Amino acid sequence: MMKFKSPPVNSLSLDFLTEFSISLEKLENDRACRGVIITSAIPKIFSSGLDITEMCGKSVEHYAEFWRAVQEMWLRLYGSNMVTVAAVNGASPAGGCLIALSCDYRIMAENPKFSIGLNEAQLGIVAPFWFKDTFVNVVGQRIAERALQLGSLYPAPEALKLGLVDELVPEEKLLEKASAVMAQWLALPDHARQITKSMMRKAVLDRLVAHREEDIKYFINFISKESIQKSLRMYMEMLKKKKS
Ligand SMILES: CC/C=C\C/C=C\C/C=C\C/C=C/C(=O)SCCNC(=O)CCNC(=O)[C@H](O)C(C)(C)COP(=O)(O)OP(=O)(O)OC[C@H]1O[C@@H](n2cnc3c(N)ncnc32)[C@H](O)[C@@H]1OP(=O)(O)O
Repeated sequence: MMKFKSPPVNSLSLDFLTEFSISLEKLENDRACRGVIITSAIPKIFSSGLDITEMCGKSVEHYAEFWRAVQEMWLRLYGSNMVTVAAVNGASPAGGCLIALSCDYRIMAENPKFSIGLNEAQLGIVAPFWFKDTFVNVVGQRIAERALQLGSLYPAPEALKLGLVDELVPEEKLLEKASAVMAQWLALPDHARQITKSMMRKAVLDRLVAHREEDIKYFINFISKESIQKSLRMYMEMLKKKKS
């Protein structure tokens, strides 16, 4: 089991992403480890998504390093040979949602206050093509078109209806259920499941691998625009104001 613990809200900073990727690599190379449950140690928060401060007012070199780390995390998780189960025990916007979507199975706590989705459009930014591809592979084109254009965050019951998560359980039963699902998936021979998983995900993974440097350049160009920087600053201010 991997438990995110980066207070206050498990934002995906460069350090967090690097550590996450290294942990995944270690587990992947450990023949005794066939599956991983991903959850959070922080109450009410699975992950608040990419750390916005990493995308504000930084150098081009920093943006490149950060984006490479985001790509690396996704390539490792979405391309993992292990069984991956997300036990979503709190809010899961944007990059947090991407992590859940990249797993093989998503179980969410049945709390309508917890929401999940790719809300990038609400921040004035655009979900990259591989976030979009991952989303489409889970919910289909029509739901993804609407959800991404509106930047919708769905409360747990709605997320279940759309197929964004596979099931809801009472929060106290989340890990028990995730373990049961893991046991069910691990009961199959690894090679058949792994080859099938790879077949289903290969095209989407290959697309980023083939365009990785281009994607970094695109990100830098996009995020460096003054209009985008302004949107992100305003969003951060809004988050801070919400408190007072
Ligand atoms: C064509 C396209 C080409 C290229 C692509 C280009 C661009 C696309 C790039 C990136 C895609 C982006 C992906 C993302 O993941 S962006 C992040 C989106 N995340 C959010 O919108 C979530 C924001 N946060 C919240 O809604 C709430 O914080 C949350 C519900 C998670 C928790 O609420 P709670 O009330 O418990 O805590 P808060 O008081 O709101 O937050 C505490 C503290 O943490 C700070 N915070 C929150 N989220 C973030 C974050 N994502 N990054 C950095 N910091 C964050 C918040 O400001 C508070 O700080 P402080 O006031 O200092 O205590």
